[in-house]
Amino acid sequence: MFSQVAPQTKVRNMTSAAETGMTGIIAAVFTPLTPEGEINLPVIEPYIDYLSKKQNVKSIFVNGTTGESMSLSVAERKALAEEWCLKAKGNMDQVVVHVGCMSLKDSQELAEHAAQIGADGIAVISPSFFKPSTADDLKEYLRQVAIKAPTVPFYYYHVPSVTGVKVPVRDLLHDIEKLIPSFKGVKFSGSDLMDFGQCVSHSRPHWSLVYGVDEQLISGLAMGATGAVGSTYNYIGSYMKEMMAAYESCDQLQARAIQFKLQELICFSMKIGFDLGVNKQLMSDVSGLDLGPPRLPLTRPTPEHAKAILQKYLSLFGYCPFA
Ligand SMILES: CC(=O)N[C@H](C=O)[C@@H](O)[C@H](O)[C@H](O)CO
Ligand SMILES: CC(=O)C(=O)O
Repeated sequence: MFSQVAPQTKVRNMTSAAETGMTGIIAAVFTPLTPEGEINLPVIEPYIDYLSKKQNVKSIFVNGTTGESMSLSVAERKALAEEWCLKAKGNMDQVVVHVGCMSLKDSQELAEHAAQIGADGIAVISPSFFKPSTADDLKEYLRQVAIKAPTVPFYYYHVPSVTGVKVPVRDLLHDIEKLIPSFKGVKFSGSDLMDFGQCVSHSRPHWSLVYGVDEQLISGLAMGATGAVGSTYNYIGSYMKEMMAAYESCDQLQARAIQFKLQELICFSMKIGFDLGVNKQLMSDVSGLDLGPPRLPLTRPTPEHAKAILQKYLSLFGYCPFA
C-alpha cells in the first residue's frame, strides 16, 4: 500500500543534495527583524544552527509567506537571501528562495539574483493583486520569471488561501516542461487533496511535490508528497521528521499521534488568534532566538496571548529545546 511513496524516497536519499530536490521536512523560515523593524541579519547564523542542531532540520525555504516576503522590499529580500545562502553553506542540504512578487519585473530581478548567489531552487507564488484568470496566463507569468534563472530548479508555490488564485495546479502542470525546462515541482499549500493527488499522479519522477498544510501533512503523504514545507517545522521539525519516518515505516498509529499533537496546537492557537505575528513569537519563545516583531500591518501578540500558546506548546511537546 505504501510502496508508491517509499521507493521514491529511498532513491532520492541516495542521490546528492543538488539532485534530491525538495524532500523531507523543510522549514519555511521567519525573517528576523530588529525591534525597530529593520532586517536583522546577524540572527541568521544562530537560526540555522538552531534548526540543524536542535530540530534536525536540514532544508529551508526562505522569504516565503512565513518570511513575510510580500512586506519586504526587493533590496531587503536580496540581502536576506544572500545571508541565508551564505550561512547555510555546509550546514543545510537545500536552500530554496521564494522570488514571487506582485510585479513581474521584481520577480525576475530576484530570480536572477537567486541564481547568482547559488540558491538550490527558486519558488514563485502567483501574483494576487491582479490575478491570472487561466492556467495559461499563470504559466506564461511563471515562464517569464524562470527564464531569468534557467539553471536553477523552479517550483510553483500554490497557496490559494492567501492569493485567492484558484487555478487547479493539475491544469498548470500540463506540458509545463515544454515551457519551463527548469520546472522541478510544486509547493502545494492548499487543502484540495484531489488536486494535489492529481499533481502527484501526473508528475515526473524527478519532480518534488511538497505539501504545505502542516496540520494535515499525513494526508499529503498519503497522496504521495515527497516532503513538506511549513512554518511549524521551525519549532516542531524534529517531531515531524519522526512523523514522516513513522509513516514511511507503516506505523500509522504513531504518525497519527504526532499529527494530532500538532493539530491540538494549531486548533488551540486558532481559537485565541493565530497569525504570523503569533507564530513568529512562538518561534522566538521556543528557540530563544530574538526574531523581533513582524512588520506592519502585522503586530506582536500581547504577552498573555503569547504565553498561553507557549504553554500549550510545552504541554504537548514537553520541553523547550533551547533551555
Ligand atoms: C498559509 C501558510 O502560511 N501556510 C504555511 C505554509 O505554506 C503553513 O506552514 C502554515 O503556517 C501552517 O500549516 C499552520 O497553519
Ligand atoms: C509556509 C511556507 O511554506 C511559507 O512560508 O512560504
